[in-house]
Parts: sequence; structure tokens; C-alpha cells
Amino acid sequence: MKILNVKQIRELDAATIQNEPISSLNLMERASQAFVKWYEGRFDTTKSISVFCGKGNNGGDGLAISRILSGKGYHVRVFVIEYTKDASEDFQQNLVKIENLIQVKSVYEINAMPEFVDDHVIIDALLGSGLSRPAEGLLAEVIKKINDAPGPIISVDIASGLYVDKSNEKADTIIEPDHTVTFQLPKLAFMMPQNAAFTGDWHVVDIGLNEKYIADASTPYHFTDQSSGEALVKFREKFSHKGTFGHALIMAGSYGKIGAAVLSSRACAHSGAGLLTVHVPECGYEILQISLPEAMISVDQNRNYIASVPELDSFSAIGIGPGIGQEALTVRVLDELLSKIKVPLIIDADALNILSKHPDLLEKLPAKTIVSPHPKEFQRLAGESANEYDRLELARNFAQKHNVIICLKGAYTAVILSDGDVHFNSTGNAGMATGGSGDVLTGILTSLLAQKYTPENAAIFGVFQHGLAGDKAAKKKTKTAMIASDIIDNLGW
Ligand SMILES: NC(=O)C1=CN([C@@H]2O[C@H](COP(=O)(O)OP(=O)(O)OC[C@H]3O[C@@H](n4cnc5c(N)ncnc54)[C@H](OP(=O)(O)O)[C@@H]3O)[C@@H](O)[C@H]2O)[C@@H](O)CC1
Ligand SMILES: [K+]
Repeated sequence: MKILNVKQIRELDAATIQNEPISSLNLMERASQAFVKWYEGRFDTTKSISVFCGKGNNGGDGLAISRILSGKGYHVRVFVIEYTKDASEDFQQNLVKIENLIQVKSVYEINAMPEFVDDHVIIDALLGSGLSRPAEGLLAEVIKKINDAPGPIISVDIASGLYVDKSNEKADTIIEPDHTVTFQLPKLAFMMPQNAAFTGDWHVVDIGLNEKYIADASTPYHFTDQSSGEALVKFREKFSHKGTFGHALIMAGSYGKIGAAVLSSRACAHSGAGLLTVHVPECGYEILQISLPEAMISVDQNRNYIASVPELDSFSAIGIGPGIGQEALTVRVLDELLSKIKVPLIIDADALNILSKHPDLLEKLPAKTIVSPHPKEFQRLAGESANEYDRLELARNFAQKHNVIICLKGAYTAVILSDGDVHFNSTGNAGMATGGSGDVLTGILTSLLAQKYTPENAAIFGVFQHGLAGDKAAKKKTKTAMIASDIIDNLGW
């Protein structure tokens, strides 16, 4: 699924109006009906509704939604916030359409706002994708008052005050909805953890916007939803043998962190690799043999941490990093590995921290190496950024400059390809923010690379399946009780 910027959303709107053809007023009606259909599935008529409208097209949606809901037997109160004299054409037309049906109250000052009761639903249709500056004055006061209300808030298209495709300032006044019901495509703003409070649960409703425009639109931003995630799978042919699925090598663990090696290895084995060898320091030998008899063990001559690179000839992909520490000899191992490797590589955890401290090694990364930092690791690697939009730009530049693929881990893990394209992942949950969950991802990615998924597809599909397994684990065990091993136990596609 594509994520478009504001300018493209406007063009998409226009392309739909021109090519379908449909009047802009009827398109607004269709959008409002789609919103109401979503609403009916969630709330029955016992709950009263207050709809707050601005005077642009988002407010026009608010008026149309009020009219349609009222026609379906909901008790609806409608407020228009009079922060300006100007009103959009479609707003005005919808005002006429509602006039004899529901009383519309004009709010010229904050004291004219209604009081709210507990189970009262608020629909926020103040400002939409046309936001051009922070909300101020009466609008800001109204937004604060709505945020203080006890009942659920549902934003039409996007929370009022939130920019679609650029960062807000910390001081901006923005609606904090429980739900956002957005039209046709997800918005870039929803992907940013900094906007969590201004997004709530978001839902995309189809309003039949021009498919050709969407297909032709060029954007670096994509959303890996269920269908685009599943589509990347490589099915296992009937006449395949273990050689078909490659031989993965995982280099992981040090004294006290052999668990990281176990987790990444188990995840690798459970993600379909034909053969798996794990290279660990001597202290990890028995632990690995016992916890994963399916793996072959390559024992480092050093007791407590990895100090040598094994013979690499037989491997089809290599993952390095989980729990390896940053001993000087281990740094040399990474250096030597980068010089020798001829197969796809994934670098994570301590190996990333080594890269941060030895930036000269960055130059040695083979093309399309996957790196999978969490935000702190990424900051150590690439530097600070003022906000998450800037961080994403930094990551896109980094990926292009070093010709690598970055899995920037977080609520919507961003897979950033070496051409700068970004694929936000849809799966996963907060229960996965727990020790070892990154090691599991390393194992999955190594496994997919060994099975000859392209590095791009391995990253997008691996992150997707990792999140999906995490969602299954959370369902069975709850987000609180689940641990990284539960993610492994729920792998499988
Ligand atoms: N895209 C689609 O396909 C469809 C879109 N639809 C709906 O249209 C919505 C977009 O509508 P929209 O463009 O009229 O924008 P919206 O945000 O309602 O108002 C902009 C007005 O507000 C003003 N303004 C801006 N910031 C302000 C501020 N801080 N404080 C005060 N004023 C401010 C701004 O002024 P200006 O920037 O011109 O000075 C302008 O006058 C979209 O979110 C969706 O709900 C559906 O109906 C159908 C399909
Ligand atoms: K809104």
C-alpha cells in the first residue's frame, strides 16, 4: 500500500473528480458514508454524538457525517467553530443540506462549548489534510477542551492539528483521538511513534479514489499490510531438499549472553533454513547443543567471546551480532568477516555498536547488507536527529550512501531500502519490546537470506513475519507475559 504526501492526496482527489467523473460534493458524500459505515460497526445509537466542524472540507465531511448519522437514528449535536469567515464551497453546500434537519450551533468563543458527559462520542472534523499552520486562538482552545472530554474521540481523516507528512512542533495543539478513520490510504504521520497520542487506533476506509493515479504515483513510502506482506512468501516446492533452503551461519554470543545466540539460532531454524551452523565461543558449546540439537556448532577457540572467523565456504548467508560483545578480538573478527564474505549478510546488536565505534568498517560493508538497529543503535551509527521525520531522512540517506538495507526497529519498523524506499511494517505490538526480540529478528532474516530471498524481500517479509508471530504470541499470552521465545514458537507461514 502506498503512502502519499499532501500534494499527491490533493491531486488524487482532483483526478478522481475529473476521471470518474464525480462532483466534489458527491465525493465528500461518499467519504462521509464510508466514515459512517465504520462508525455503525463500532457504536450503537444509545451513545450521543457531538460533531465539531471546521470550515474547510474536513468540516464539510463533519456536516455530511452528522446528517447521515442523524438519518440513521443517532442523536447528533453539531458545532461549527467560527475561527474564520471563509468556508469551503462543499462546506457551505453541506450546511444548506443539513439546515432543516439538525440545529447547527455556531461557536464564536470558548464559553459557548458544550459540557461533555462520559459515554458521549466526539467526532473531530475541525481540520484535515489542509492544515497549513498550527492551530491557534479559538481553535486551539476548542482542541484542548475536546481533549479533556471524558468520552471517546474519533478524528475524521486525521487528528485536527496534525500534519499529514511533516513534523509538528512539540508545542502544537493537536487532537488526541482514540480512533482516526482515514480516507483511502494511511498517512505518513501515523507511522511516527512521536504521533502515537495524535493517532490512536487508525483505520483506512475505501472511498474509491482513482486507482490509476495511485498506481502511477511515485512515493518512497509504502505500508506492508497483510496482503502485501503475505505476497512476498516463497513457497517450498515438493521436490526440494535441505540444500534448496541454504546453509545459514549465525555468529553470536559471549559469556553471559549465550541466550542471544540461542534465540537467534532457534528463530533461524524455525524460519525455514535448510541447514544452520552457529559459531559461538567455547562457553556456549553445550548450551547450544542442548537447546538446539538441529544446529551444527562451530566452536571458537576462545572461551568467552568470538575471536576468529570460521571457514566460510559452505554458507549461503551469515548473521552476526547478537550478544557478541565488543572485545578487541571480536572487532577484528567483524573486520575480517567483512573482507572475506561473499554471501548476503545481516548485522545486528553488538556488531552494529562495533560499526558505530569503527566507522571505517562501514566502507567495507558488502552491497545490500541488512542492518537492524533500534533507534538508539541507529543514533550511535548515524548521529542525532531533531525528530522522527528527520531521523527517517537520515536513514534514507545512510542507506543510499552505504548501499545497505536498514530495518529501523520500532512500533512501525521501517525497512529502508538502498534506493531510499521505505516500507513501514503493519504487524507487531508493544509486547515485543522485550529482551531478545531483536535477536529473534536477526535469526529470521539470516534464514530468509539463506533461502535466497532477495535482501529487500528478506527484510520486508522477515520484519512482517516477526511482527505477525509477535501478534500471535500476544494473543495467547498477553503483551505483558510474552517473551522472545514465544515469538519463535509462533513463527510459521
Ligand atoms: N483528499 C480527498 O480525496 C478527500 C478529502 N476530503 C476531506 O477534505 C479534507 C481536506 O480538506 P481541505 O483541503 O479543505 O482542508 P481542511 O483541513 O478541511 O481545511 C483547510 C482550510 O483550513 C485553513 N487552515 C489550515 N490550517 C489552519 C489553521 N491552523 N487554523 C485555521 N485555519 C487553517 C486553510 O486555510 P489556508 O491554508 O488556505 O490559509 C483552509 O481554508 C480532508 O482531510 C478530508 O477530510 C473528503 O471530503 C473527500 C475526499
Ligand atoms: K480532523
